[in-house]
Amino acid sequence: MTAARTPDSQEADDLDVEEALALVKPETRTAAGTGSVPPPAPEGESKARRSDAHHKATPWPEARAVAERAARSLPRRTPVSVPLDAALGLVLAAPLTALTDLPSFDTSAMDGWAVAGPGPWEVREDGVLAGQAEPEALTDGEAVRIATGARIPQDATAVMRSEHGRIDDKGRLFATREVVHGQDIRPRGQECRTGDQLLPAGVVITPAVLGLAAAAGYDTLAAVPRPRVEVLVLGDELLSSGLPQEGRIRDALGPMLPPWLRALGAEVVAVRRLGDDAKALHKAITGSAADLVVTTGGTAAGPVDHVHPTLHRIGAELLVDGVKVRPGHPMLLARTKEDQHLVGLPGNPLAAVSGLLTLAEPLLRTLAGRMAPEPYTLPLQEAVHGHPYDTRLVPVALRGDRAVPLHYNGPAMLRGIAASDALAVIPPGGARVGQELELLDLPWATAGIDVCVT
Ligand SMILES: Nc1nc2c(c(=O)[nH]1)N[C@H]1C(S)=C(S)[C@@H](COP(=O)(O)OP(=O)(O)OC[C@H]3O[C@@H](n4cnc5c(N)ncnc54)[C@H](O)[C@@H]3O)O[C@H]1N2
Ligand code: MOO
Repeated sequence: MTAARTPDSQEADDLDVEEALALVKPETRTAAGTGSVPPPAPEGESKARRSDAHHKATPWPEARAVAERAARSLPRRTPVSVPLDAALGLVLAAPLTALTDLPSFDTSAMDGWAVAGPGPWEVREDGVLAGQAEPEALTDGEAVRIATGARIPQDATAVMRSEHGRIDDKGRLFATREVVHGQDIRPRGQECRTGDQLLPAGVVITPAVLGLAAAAGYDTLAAVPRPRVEVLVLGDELLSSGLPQEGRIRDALGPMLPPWLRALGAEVVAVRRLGDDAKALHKAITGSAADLVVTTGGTAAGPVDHVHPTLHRIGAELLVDGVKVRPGHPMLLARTKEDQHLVGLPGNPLAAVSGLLTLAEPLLRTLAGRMAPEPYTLPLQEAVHGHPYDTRLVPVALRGDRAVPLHYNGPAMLRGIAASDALAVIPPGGARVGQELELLDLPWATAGIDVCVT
Protein backbone atom coordinates (compact mmCIF):
# COMPACT_ATOMS: atom_id res chain seq x y z
CA MET A 1 0.00 0.00 0.00
CA THR A 2 3.10 2.22 -0.18
CA ALA A 3 1.82 3.73 -3.40
CA ALA A 4 -1.22 5.09 -1.59
CA ARG A 5 0.93 6.95 0.93
CA THR A 6 1.04 10.25 -0.83
CA PRO A 7 2.39 13.10 1.26
CA ASP A 8 -1.07 14.58 1.73
CA SER A 9 -2.66 11.29 2.74
CA GLN A 10 -4.49 10.81 6.00
CA GLU A 11 -1.70 8.47 7.20
CA ALA A 12 0.84 11.21 6.71
CA ASP A 13 -1.43 13.62 8.58
CA ASP A 14 -1.71 11.18 11.40
CA LEU A 15 2.07 10.99 11.80
CA ASP A 16 2.59 14.72 12.08
CA VAL A 17 0.84 17.20 9.89
CA GLU A 18 3.79 19.59 9.94
CA GLU A 19 6.13 16.94 8.65
CA ALA A 20 3.52 15.88 6.16
CA LEU A 21 3.03 19.40 4.87
CA ALA A 22 6.77 19.87 4.71
CA LEU A 23 6.81 17.00 2.23
CA VAL A 24 4.18 18.57 0.02
CA LYS A 25 6.38 20.42 -2.43
CA PRO A 26 4.78 22.17 -5.38
CA GLU A 27 6.92 20.11 -7.84
CA THR A 28 5.71 16.87 -6.29
CA ARG A 29 2.08 17.82 -6.78
CA THR A 30 2.66 18.95 -10.32
CA ALA A 31 4.61 15.80 -11.11
CA ALA A 32 1.84 13.72 -9.60
CA GLY A 33 -0.60 15.45 -11.92
CA THR A 34 -2.75 16.91 -9.18
CA GLY A 35 -3.23 20.13 -11.10
CA SER A 36 -1.81 23.57 -10.82
CA VAL A 37 -3.44 24.92 -7.67
CA PRO A 38 -5.64 22.45 -5.79
CA PRO A 39 -5.05 22.34 -2.04
CA PRO A 40 -3.89 19.14 -0.39
CA ALA A 41 -6.87 16.92 0.31
CA PRO A 42 -7.44 13.56 1.91
CA GLU A 43 -6.79 10.55 -0.28
CA GLY A 44 -9.66 9.14 -2.26
CA GLU A 45 -11.20 12.50 -2.96
CA SER A 46 -11.81 13.24 -6.61
CA LYS A 47 -10.43 16.40 -8.15
CA ALA A 48 -13.92 17.60 -9.11
CA ARG A 49 -15.35 17.06 -5.63
CA ARG A 50 -12.34 18.63 -4.04
CA SER A 51 -12.51 21.84 -6.04
CA ASP A 52 -16.28 21.98 -5.55
CA ALA A 53 -15.89 21.63 -1.79
CA HIS A 54 -13.11 24.18 -1.75
CA HIS A 55 -15.14 26.57 -3.84
CA LYS A 56 -17.99 26.50 -1.31
CA ALA A 57 -15.67 26.71 1.67
CA THR A 58 -15.67 29.97 3.61
CA PRO A 59 -12.38 31.74 4.41
CA TRP A 60 -11.52 31.25 8.09
CA PRO A 61 -11.93 34.86 9.31
CA GLU A 62 -15.23 35.16 7.47
CA ALA A 63 -16.52 31.89 8.96
CA ARG A 64 -15.98 33.31 12.44
CA ALA A 65 -17.76 36.51 11.48
CA VAL A 66 -20.70 34.56 10.02
CA ALA A 67 -21.02 32.57 13.28
CA GLU A 68 -21.02 35.77 15.33
CA ARG A 69 -23.57 37.41 13.05
CA ALA A 70 -25.82 34.35 13.23
CA ALA A 71 -26.06 34.81 17.00
CA ARG A 72 -26.45 38.57 16.74
CA SER A 73 -29.38 38.22 14.37
CA LEU A 74 -31.44 36.50 17.10
CA PRO A 75 -33.71 38.50 19.43
CA ARG A 76 -32.08 39.67 22.67
CA ARG A 77 -32.26 36.93 25.29
CA THR A 78 -34.31 37.64 28.42
CA PRO A 79 -32.09 38.18 31.47
CA VAL A 80 -32.34 35.78 34.39
CA SER A 81 -31.98 36.51 38.09
CA VAL A 82 -29.24 34.29 39.50
CA PRO A 83 -28.10 33.88 43.14
CA LEU A 84 -24.50 34.98 43.62
CA ASP A 85 -23.25 31.43 44.15
CA ALA A 86 -24.54 30.38 40.73
CA ALA A 87 -23.51 33.46 38.78
CA LEU A 88 -19.80 32.82 38.20
CA GLY A 89 -18.90 32.96 34.50
CA LEU A 90 -22.20 34.55 33.42
CA VAL A 91 -22.42 38.05 32.00
CA LEU A 92 -24.11 41.01 33.71
CA ALA A 93 -27.35 41.76 31.87
CA ALA A 94 -27.68 45.16 33.57
CA PRO A 95 -25.17 47.61 35.01
CA LEU A 96 -24.13 46.82 38.58
CA THR A 97 -25.21 49.88 40.56
CA ALA A 98 -24.38 50.28 44.22
CA LEU A 99 -27.33 49.50 46.51
CA THR A 100 -25.51 51.25 49.36
CA ASP A 101 -22.71 53.69 50.06
CA LEU A 102 -19.36 51.94 50.44
CA PRO A 103 -18.21 52.04 53.11
CA SER A 104 -21.74 52.41 54.42
CA PHE A 105 -20.47 54.19 57.57
CA ASP A 106 -17.25 55.95 58.60
CA THR A 107 -14.84 53.12 59.35
CA SER A 108 -11.52 52.68 61.09
CA ALA A 109 -8.80 51.58 58.67
CA MET A 110 -6.49 50.41 61.48
CA ASP A 111 -6.41 48.83 64.92
CA GLY A 112 -5.61 51.55 67.50
CA TRP A 113 -7.51 54.41 69.06
CA ALA A 114 -10.13 56.80 67.76
CA VAL A 115 -9.15 60.18 69.14
CA ALA A 116 -10.91 63.54 69.39
CA GLY A 117 -8.87 66.72 69.16
CA PRO A 118 -5.18 67.06 70.04
CA GLY A 119 -3.50 64.75 72.60
CA PRO A 120 -2.82 63.64 75.18
CA TRP A 121 -6.14 61.83 75.52
CA GLU A 122 -8.08 60.16 78.30
CA VAL A 123 -8.79 56.59 77.20
CA ARG A 124 -12.31 55.33 77.66
CA GLU A 125 -12.83 52.02 79.45
CA ASP A 126 -14.76 50.31 76.67
CA GLY A 127 -13.60 49.67 73.09
CA VAL A 128 -15.25 49.56 69.66
CA LEU A 129 -15.16 46.39 67.59
CA ALA A 130 -16.17 45.74 63.99
CA GLY A 131 -19.83 44.82 63.70
CA GLN A 132 -20.97 46.77 66.72
CA ALA A 133 -23.76 49.29 66.53
CA GLU A 134 -23.10 53.03 66.69
CA PRO A 135 -20.57 53.75 69.50
CA GLU A 136 -20.94 56.61 71.93
CA ALA A 137 -19.65 59.97 70.66
CA LEU A 138 -16.20 61.15 71.82
CA THR A 139 -15.61 64.41 73.56
CA ASP A 140 -12.57 66.56 72.89
CA GLY A 141 -9.46 65.06 74.56
CA GLU A 142 -11.01 61.59 74.70
CA ALA A 143 -9.87 58.38 72.95
CA VAL A 144 -11.34 54.91 72.64
CA ARG A 145 -9.73 51.64 71.53
CA ILE A 146 -10.96 50.72 68.07
CA ALA A 147 -10.57 47.76 65.74
CA THR A 148 -10.14 47.82 61.96
CA GLY A 149 -13.58 47.94 60.34
CA ALA A 150 -15.34 49.31 63.44
CA ARG A 151 -17.63 52.33 63.25
CA ILE A 152 -15.96 55.63 64.03
CA PRO A 153 -17.54 57.32 67.04
CA GLN A 154 -19.11 60.67 66.29
CA ASP A 155 -16.73 63.63 66.72
CA ALA A 156 -13.58 61.50 66.42
CA THR A 157 -10.96 63.45 64.44
CA ALA A 158 -8.49 60.69 63.61
CA VAL A 159 -7.49 57.09 64.20
CA MET A 160 -4.06 56.52 65.68
CA ARG A 161 -2.51 53.12 64.99
CA SER A 162 -1.69 51.03 68.07
CA GLU A 163 2.04 51.14 67.20
CA HIS A 164 1.99 54.95 67.18
CA GLY A 165 0.61 55.52 70.69
CA ARG A 166 1.91 55.09 74.25
CA ILE A 167 -0.06 55.07 77.49
CA ASP A 168 1.64 56.56 80.54
CA ASP A 169 1.26 55.29 84.12
CA LYS A 170 -1.66 57.68 84.64
CA GLY A 171 -3.52 56.04 81.78
CA ARG A 172 -3.14 58.98 79.37
CA LEU A 173 -2.55 58.30 75.69
CA PHE A 174 0.31 60.10 73.88
CA ALA A 175 1.11 60.09 70.17
CA THR A 176 4.64 59.01 69.20
CA ARG A 177 4.27 60.71 65.83
CA GLU A 178 2.22 63.49 64.35
CA VAL A 179 -1.51 62.85 64.09
CA VAL A 180 -3.05 64.26 60.94
CA HIS A 181 -6.72 65.20 60.95
CA GLY A 182 -8.83 62.41 59.45
CA GLN A 183 -5.99 59.90 59.24
CA ASP A 184 -6.91 56.22 58.97
CA ILE A 185 -10.61 56.99 58.80
CA ARG A 186 -12.36 55.62 55.73
CA PRO A 187 -15.22 58.04 55.24
CA ARG A 188 -18.66 56.76 54.29
CA GLY A 189 -19.08 56.66 50.50
CA GLN A 190 -15.32 56.75 49.81
CA GLU A 191 -15.62 53.95 47.24
CA CYS A 192 -19.13 54.67 45.97
CA ARG A 193 -22.45 56.31 46.72
CA THR A 194 -25.80 54.52 46.45
CA GLY A 195 -26.79 54.46 42.79
CA ASP A 196 -23.25 54.83 41.42
CA GLN A 197 -22.54 52.52 38.47
CA LEU A 198 -19.85 50.08 39.58
CA LEU A 199 -19.69 48.02 36.39
CA PRO A 200 -21.45 48.23 33.03
CA ALA A 201 -23.67 45.52 31.57
CA GLY A 202 -21.70 42.98 29.56
CA VAL A 203 -18.99 42.35 32.14
CA VAL A 204 -18.18 38.70 32.86
CA ILE A 205 -18.98 37.76 36.46
CA THR A 206 -15.61 36.82 37.91
CA PRO A 207 -14.88 36.01 41.55
CA ALA A 208 -13.98 39.69 42.04
CA VAL A 209 -17.31 40.82 40.58
CA LEU A 210 -19.11 38.46 42.98
CA GLY A 211 -17.22 40.00 45.88
CA LEU A 212 -18.04 43.54 44.75
CA ALA A 213 -21.71 42.66 44.20
CA ALA A 214 -21.98 41.17 47.69
CA ALA A 215 -20.24 44.18 49.24
CA ALA A 216 -22.63 46.47 47.38
CA GLY A 217 -25.66 44.66 48.79
CA TYR A 218 -26.65 42.14 46.10
CA ASP A 219 -28.06 38.64 46.76
CA THR A 220 -28.87 37.94 43.11
CA LEU A 221 -27.62 39.32 39.82
CA ALA A 222 -29.39 39.95 36.51
CA ALA A 223 -27.42 37.86 34.05
CA VAL A 224 -27.56 36.81 30.41
CA PRO A 225 -28.66 33.16 30.45
CA ARG A 226 -26.16 30.62 29.24
CA PRO A 227 -26.98 29.36 25.75
CA ARG A 228 -28.19 25.75 26.00
CA VAL A 229 -26.20 23.27 23.98
CA GLU A 230 -26.93 19.67 23.14
CA VAL A 231 -24.02 17.52 21.97
CA LEU A 232 -24.68 14.64 19.57
CA VAL A 233 -21.72 12.29 19.28
CA LEU A 234 -21.91 10.26 16.07
CA GLY A 235 -19.97 7.13 15.13
CA ASP A 236 -20.58 3.40 15.58
CA GLU A 237 -16.86 2.91 16.16
CA LEU A 238 -16.82 4.76 19.47
CA LEU A 239 -16.35 3.16 22.88
CA SER A 240 -17.09 5.04 26.07
CA SER A 241 -14.73 3.07 28.32
CA GLY A 242 -11.74 0.73 28.26
CA LEU A 243 -9.10 0.19 25.64
CA PRO A 244 -9.57 0.55 21.90
CA GLN A 245 -10.20 -2.88 20.39
CA GLU A 246 -11.27 -4.63 17.21
CA GLY A 247 -11.26 -1.49 15.13
CA ARG A 248 -13.18 0.50 17.69
CA ILE A 249 -11.71 3.55 19.41
CA ARG A 250 -12.40 5.60 22.50
CA ASP A 251 -14.73 8.55 22.15
CA ALA A 252 -12.43 11.50 22.85
CA LEU A 253 -15.02 14.18 22.13
CA GLY A 254 -17.77 13.10 24.56
CA PRO A 255 -15.49 13.83 27.55
CA MET A 256 -13.77 16.84 25.98
CA LEU A 257 -16.58 18.93 24.55
CA PRO A 258 -18.96 19.50 27.49
CA PRO A 259 -16.42 21.20 29.77
CA TRP A 260 -14.99 23.09 26.83
CA LEU A 261 -18.45 24.31 25.83
CA ARG A 262 -19.11 25.36 29.43
CA ALA A 263 -15.85 27.26 29.40
CA LEU A 264 -17.16 29.06 26.32
CA GLY A 265 -20.24 30.15 28.27
CA ALA A 266 -22.71 27.36 27.44
CA GLU A 267 -24.93 25.16 29.55
CA VAL A 268 -24.66 21.62 28.23
CA VAL A 269 -28.15 20.16 28.51
CA ALA A 270 -27.38 16.72 27.10
CA VAL A 271 -24.69 14.60 25.50
CA ARG A 272 -26.14 11.80 23.35
CA ARG A 273 -24.21 9.06 21.65
CA LEU A 274 -26.18 8.21 18.54
CA GLY A 275 -23.87 5.90 16.58
CA ASP A 276 -24.22 6.20 12.80
CA ASP A 277 -27.99 6.17 12.74
CA ALA A 278 -29.58 8.66 10.36
CA LYS A 279 -33.03 8.25 11.90
CA ALA A 280 -31.76 8.84 15.41
CA LEU A 281 -29.88 11.93 14.21
CA HIS A 282 -32.99 13.31 12.51
CA LYS A 283 -35.07 12.71 15.63
CA ALA A 284 -32.45 14.23 17.93
CA ILE A 285 -32.09 17.40 15.87
CA THR A 286 -35.78 17.98 15.25
CA GLY A 287 -36.66 17.18 18.87
CA SER A 288 -34.00 19.37 20.44
CA ALA A 289 -34.98 22.55 22.26
CA ALA A 290 -31.36 23.68 22.62
CA ASP A 291 -30.10 27.01 21.30
CA LEU A 292 -27.23 25.17 19.66
CA VAL A 293 -26.86 21.54 18.61
CA VAL A 294 -23.26 20.41 18.23
CA THR A 295 -22.67 17.22 16.27
CA THR A 296 -19.35 15.41 16.07
CA GLY A 297 -18.31 13.31 13.09
CA GLY A 298 -20.34 12.49 10.02
CA THR A 299 -19.63 15.83 8.31
CA ALA A 300 -17.81 14.36 5.30
CA ALA A 301 -19.34 12.39 2.47
CA GLY A 302 -18.68 8.82 3.62
CA PRO A 303 -21.36 6.12 3.53
CA VAL A 304 -22.42 6.77 7.12
CA ASP A 305 -21.85 10.55 7.20
CA HIS A 306 -25.43 11.59 7.88
CA VAL A 307 -25.08 15.25 8.86
CA HIS A 308 -25.46 16.85 5.42
CA PRO A 309 -28.34 14.62 4.26
CA THR A 310 -30.17 15.18 7.55
CA LEU A 311 -29.78 18.95 7.36
CA HIS A 312 -31.00 18.83 3.78
CA ARG A 313 -33.99 16.70 4.80
CA ILE A 314 -35.12 19.13 7.49
CA GLY A 315 -34.62 22.14 5.22
CA ALA A 316 -31.87 23.70 7.34
CA GLU A 317 -30.09 26.72 5.96
CA LEU A 318 -26.36 26.10 5.61
CA LEU A 319 -24.59 29.30 6.66
CA VAL A 320 -21.11 27.81 6.46
CA ASP A 321 -20.42 24.61 4.56
CA GLY A 322 -16.72 23.93 4.92
CA VAL A 323 -14.05 26.40 6.00
CA LYS A 324 -10.65 27.14 4.48
CA VAL A 325 -8.86 25.99 7.60
CA ARG A 326 -6.70 22.99 8.53
CA PRO A 327 -7.52 20.90 10.35
CA GLY A 328 -11.27 20.87 10.37
CA HIS A 329 -12.20 22.02 6.88
CA PRO A 330 -15.45 19.98 6.67
CA MET A 331 -16.92 21.89 9.66
CA LEU A 332 -20.32 23.49 9.08
CA LEU A 333 -22.84 25.88 10.58
CA ALA A 334 -26.56 25.67 9.85
CA ARG A 335 -29.72 27.36 11.01
CA THR A 336 -32.02 24.47 11.88
CA LYS A 337 -34.94 26.45 13.33
CA GLU A 338 -35.69 30.13 13.69
CA ASP A 339 -33.92 30.23 17.04
CA GLN A 340 -31.64 27.23 16.76
CA HIS A 341 -28.29 26.62 15.11
CA LEU A 342 -26.22 23.54 14.52
CA VAL A 343 -22.44 23.36 14.41
CA GLY A 344 -21.16 20.20 12.73
CA LEU A 345 -17.70 19.37 14.03
CA PRO A 346 -15.57 16.98 12.03
CA GLY A 347 -14.85 13.67 13.76
CA ASN A 348 -11.07 13.94 13.86
CA PRO A 349 -10.50 15.28 17.37
CA LEU A 350 -8.19 18.22 16.59
CA ALA A 351 -10.43 19.06 13.62
CA ALA A 352 -13.31 19.16 16.11
CA VAL A 353 -11.35 21.61 18.30
CA SER A 354 -10.76 23.74 15.22
CA GLY A 355 -14.50 23.77 14.52
CA LEU A 356 -15.26 24.52 18.12
CA LEU A 357 -13.04 27.61 18.12
CA THR A 358 -13.94 28.71 14.60
CA LEU A 359 -17.73 28.38 14.68
CA ALA A 360 -19.01 27.48 18.16
CA GLU A 361 -16.89 30.01 20.06
CA PRO A 362 -18.09 33.20 18.28
CA LEU A 363 -21.69 31.95 18.29
CA LEU A 364 -21.75 30.96 21.96
CA ARG A 365 -19.77 33.99 23.07
CA THR A 366 -22.29 36.27 21.37
CA LEU A 367 -25.33 34.37 22.70
CA ALA A 368 -23.81 34.48 26.19
CA GLY A 369 -23.38 38.25 25.87
CA ARG A 370 -19.60 38.11 26.14
CA MET A 371 -17.32 40.54 24.34
CA ALA A 372 -14.88 39.25 21.74
CA PRO A 373 -11.47 38.76 23.34
CA GLU A 374 -8.96 41.45 22.47
CA PRO A 375 -6.89 39.97 19.60
CA TYR A 376 -3.21 39.62 20.38
CA THR A 377 -0.10 38.38 18.65
CA LEU A 378 3.22 36.88 19.67
CA PRO A 379 6.32 36.11 17.62
CA LEU A 380 6.87 32.51 16.62
CA GLN A 381 9.81 30.64 18.10
CA GLU A 382 10.18 28.44 14.98
CA ALA A 383 8.95 28.60 11.42
CA VAL A 384 5.71 26.73 10.71
CA HIS A 385 4.75 25.32 7.35
CA GLY A 386 1.52 26.63 5.99
CA HIS A 387 -1.19 25.19 3.85
CA PRO A 388 -0.92 26.74 0.39
CA TYR A 389 -4.39 28.30 0.46
CA ASP A 390 -5.98 27.65 3.84
CA THR A 391 -5.40 29.00 7.33
CA ARG A 392 -3.81 26.52 9.74
CA LEU A 393 -4.47 26.37 13.48
CA VAL A 394 -1.47 24.97 15.32
CA PRO A 395 -1.20 24.31 19.07
CA VAL A 396 1.53 26.39 20.70
CA ALA A 397 3.00 26.71 24.16
CA LEU A 398 3.63 30.28 25.34
CA ARG A 399 7.17 30.64 26.63
CA GLY A 400 8.13 34.14 27.68
CA ASP A 401 7.06 36.37 24.84
CA ARG A 402 7.21 33.65 22.18
CA ALA A 403 4.84 31.05 20.80
CA VAL A 404 6.48 27.64 20.52
CA PRO A 405 4.74 25.42 17.96
CA LEU A 406 4.04 21.93 19.30
CA HIS A 407 4.33 18.65 17.47
CA TYR A 408 1.63 15.97 17.36
CA ASN A 409 -0.72 18.45 15.80
CA GLY A 410 -2.25 16.12 13.20
CA PRO A 411 -6.04 16.25 12.79
CA ALA A 412 -6.55 12.97 14.67
CA MET A 413 -4.20 13.91 17.53
CA LEU A 414 -4.82 15.62 20.83
CA ARG A 415 -1.31 15.25 22.23
CA GLY A 416 -0.19 18.69 21.05
CA ILE A 417 -3.31 20.60 22.08
CA ALA A 418 -3.35 18.93 25.51
CA ALA A 419 0.10 20.43 26.19
CA SER A 420 -0.68 23.82 24.65
CA ASP A 421 -1.68 27.25 25.91
CA ALA A 422 -3.17 28.57 22.68
CA LEU A 423 -3.67 27.93 18.97
CA ALA A 424 -1.58 29.98 16.56
CA VAL A 425 -3.29 31.18 13.41
CA ILE A 426 -0.91 30.34 10.56
CA PRO A 427 -1.77 32.26 7.41
CA PRO A 428 -1.83 30.48 4.04
CA GLY A 429 1.75 29.93 2.93
CA GLY A 430 3.16 29.52 6.45
CA ALA A 431 4.98 31.66 8.97
CA ARG A 432 8.65 32.58 9.50
CA VAL A 433 10.65 32.54 12.72
CA GLY A 434 9.83 35.70 14.65
CA GLN A 435 6.68 36.42 12.67
CA GLU A 436 3.92 37.93 14.80
CA LEU A 437 0.92 35.61 14.76
CA GLU A 438 -2.60 35.94 16.07
CA LEU A 439 -3.25 33.56 18.96
CA LEU A 440 -6.51 32.01 20.09
CA ASP A 441 -6.40 31.45 23.81
CA LEU A 442 -7.85 28.29 25.23
CA PRO A 443 -10.66 29.40 27.53
CA TRP A 444 -9.15 27.96 30.70
CA ALA A 445 -5.73 29.50 30.01
CA THR A 446 -7.14 33.00 30.56
CA ALA A 447 -10.36 32.70 32.54
CA GLY A 448 -9.48 29.82 34.82
CA ILE A 449 -11.60 26.79 34.11
CA ASP A 450 -13.63 27.01 37.31
CA VAL A 451 -14.90 30.43 36.31
CA CYS A 452 -16.93 28.82 33.62
CA VAL A 453 -17.72 25.33 34.84
CA THR A 454 -20.35 26.26 37.42
N1 LIG B 1 -13.65 11.64 0.73
C1 LIG B 1 -13.37 12.46 1.75
N2 LIG B 1 -13.06 11.91 2.92
C2 LIG B 1 -12.76 12.69 3.95
C3 LIG B 1 -12.73 14.10 3.79
C4 LIG B 1 -13.08 14.65 2.55
O1 LIG B 1 -13.08 15.87 2.36
N3 LIG B 1 -13.40 13.78 1.56
N4 LIG B 1 -12.34 14.88 4.81
C5 LIG B 1 -11.50 14.25 5.79
C6 LIG B 1 -11.34 15.13 6.88
S1 LIG B 1 -10.29 16.42 6.65
C7 LIG B 1 -11.96 14.92 8.08
S2 LIG B 1 -11.66 15.96 9.40
C8 LIG B 1 -12.88 13.85 8.27
C9 LIG B 1 -14.19 14.41 8.77
O2 LIG B 1 -15.02 13.36 8.81
P1 LIG B 1 -16.35 13.28 9.56
O3 LIG B 1 -16.72 14.55 10.21
O4 LIG B 1 -17.34 12.69 8.63
O5 LIG B 1 -15.97 12.31 10.74
P2 LIG B 1 -15.95 10.74 10.78
O6 LIG B 1 -15.71 10.19 9.44
O7 LIG B 1 -17.12 10.32 11.52
O8 LIG B 1 -14.66 10.56 11.64
C10 LIG B 1 -13.39 10.98 11.21
C11 LIG B 1 -12.36 10.33 12.11
O9 LIG B 1 -12.53 10.78 13.42
C12 LIG B 1 -12.77 9.71 14.33
N5 LIG B 1 -13.75 10.13 15.30
C13 LIG B 1 -15.02 10.46 15.08
N6 LIG B 1 -15.64 10.79 16.23
C14 LIG B 1 -14.72 10.66 17.19
C15 LIG B 1 -14.76 10.83 18.60
N7 LIG B 1 -15.88 11.22 19.23
N8 LIG B 1 -13.63 10.60 19.31
C16 LIG B 1 -12.49 10.19 18.67
N9 LIG B 1 -12.40 10.03 17.34
C17 LIG B 1 -13.50 10.24 16.62
C18 LIG B 1 -13.31 8.62 13.45
O10 LIG B 1 -13.17 7.36 14.02
C19 LIG B 1 -12.50 8.83 12.19
O11 LIG B 1 -11.23 8.26 12.36
O12 LIG B 1 -13.15 13.15 7.09
C20 LIG B 1 -12.02 12.90 6.25
N10 LIG B 1 -12.44 12.14 5.14
O1 MOO C 1 -8.05 17.96 7.89
MO1 MOO C 1 -9.54 17.16 8.61
O2 MOO C 1 -10.32 18.62 8.61
O3 MOO C 1 -8.71 15.76 9.10
O4 MOO C 1 -9.04 17.69 10.08
